[in-house]
Amino acid sequence: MAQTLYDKLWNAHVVHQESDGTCLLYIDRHLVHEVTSPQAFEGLGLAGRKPWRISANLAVADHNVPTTARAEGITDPISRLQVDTLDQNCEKYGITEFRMNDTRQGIVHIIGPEQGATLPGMTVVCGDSHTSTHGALGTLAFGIGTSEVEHVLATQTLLMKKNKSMLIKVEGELPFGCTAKDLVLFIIGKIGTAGGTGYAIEFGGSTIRSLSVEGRMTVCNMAIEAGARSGMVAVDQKTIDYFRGRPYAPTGVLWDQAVQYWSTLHTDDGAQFDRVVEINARDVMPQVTWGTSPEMVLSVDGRVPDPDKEKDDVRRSGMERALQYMGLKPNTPLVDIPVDRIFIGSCTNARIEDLRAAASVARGKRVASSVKQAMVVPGSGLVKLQAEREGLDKIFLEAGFEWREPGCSMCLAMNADRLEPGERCASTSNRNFEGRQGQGGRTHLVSPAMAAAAAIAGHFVDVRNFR
Ligand SMILES: CC(C)[C@H](C(=O)O)[C@@H](O)C(=O)O
Ligand code: SF4
Repeated sequence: MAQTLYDKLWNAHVVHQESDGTCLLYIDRHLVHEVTSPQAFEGLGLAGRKPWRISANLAVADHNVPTTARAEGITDPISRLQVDTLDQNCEKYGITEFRMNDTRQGIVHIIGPEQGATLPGMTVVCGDSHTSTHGALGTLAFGIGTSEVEHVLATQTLLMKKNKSMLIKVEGELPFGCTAKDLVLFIIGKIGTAGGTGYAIEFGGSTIRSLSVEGRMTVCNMAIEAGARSGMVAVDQKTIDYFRGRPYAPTGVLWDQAVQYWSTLHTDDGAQFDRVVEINARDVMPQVTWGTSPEMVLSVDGRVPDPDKEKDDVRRSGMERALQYMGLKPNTPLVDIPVDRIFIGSCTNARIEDLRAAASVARGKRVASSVKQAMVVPGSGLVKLQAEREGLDKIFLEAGFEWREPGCSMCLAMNADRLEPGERCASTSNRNFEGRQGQGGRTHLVSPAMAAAAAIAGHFVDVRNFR
């Protein structure tokens, strides 16, 4: 029978199935960070257990690490305790960890693929909702909670029921100036943040195939913002080329065998999905969120919506609340909204091609004097090194951006990088909830090129006519 990619990945990992459909699923790769692992390790210790397969785990501290002055250590006591605890647990159990001052350190969802620790065909989990990112490489990847982290450590398996399947089929060429980020924001604007609830999403179609592997990661990263725990993309030659020579990737005969298997990781002709959504890439324009949910998004040429025009009571009050929090007036053109800070980073948009896109906009320009701070935070130490080899750091520094050490940084307020109440930020991250980047902070999600353009203009601007 014709199978979807999801069917193939799922079936290959079922250890046992109950009559009600509950499956025991084998987990190939467990990525670990400092926020969701301490209680799991503690539970493991209290039960007198050890990790079942130590080599399946790879750990890194990312949420709580400072992005400046690392030599001085971590000043904030809570952050320091989180990171120290991860270090101690990894040491205790012999789990490989890229520590804060290791060049391989970075955001967990950036370093997994970068190291080849995430490989096509794997089941990949992490106590982190953006684990969906790894699905871009032909894996079944999803975030888990702390008790599941403990379960995976102890047994290398999880109890799960299969989701329904959804195909988001994107056809056509993305218009000039539009990126994977604009595409995924556009998709979320269309299907809503609950559109994918209960589904595993496969992103397919010619547009997805034409994206780089990095772009596909940006799209799958935000599957969770569309309500789906996992997003995935079929393996193709780009995927295979991406992994050649990565530290954890197989070599020699094993590589050849792996490639043969990876080449089967796509949906068969005639396979059925529970739901299919079709998107025309030509409709996509550079996107800017205006509210406190990723689905509150518009094309940059739009205006802040007017709640008075909304007939649905629930939606209207949601809009009113969002506009109040965001400090925005209905009908304001998005391009008239000034920004205080710029954040280029996060597991959505801190890979090398994101930094290149931002640098190409910033080259030879200056950050507007009205902007308090514009920072670029590479997704990993290796992305940082690569960017420096290409001279991107100089472009940013000369333009007045800060060039930081890798980590989650201002994506969420768990470290020193955060917004002050009322500050407005153009951010390349994935969440714009109230308080996400700091209490009272106002987040507008955009692509890296759009963020760089906003930094220079001092307000949102259509990157397509930005010189
Ligand atoms: C801290 C962590 C559990 C959380 C997540 O699950 O995604 C964070 O990474 C986020 O982006 O909100
Ligand atoms: S960069 Fe942001 S979204 Fe990604 S793991 Fe860190 S906090 Fe979560």
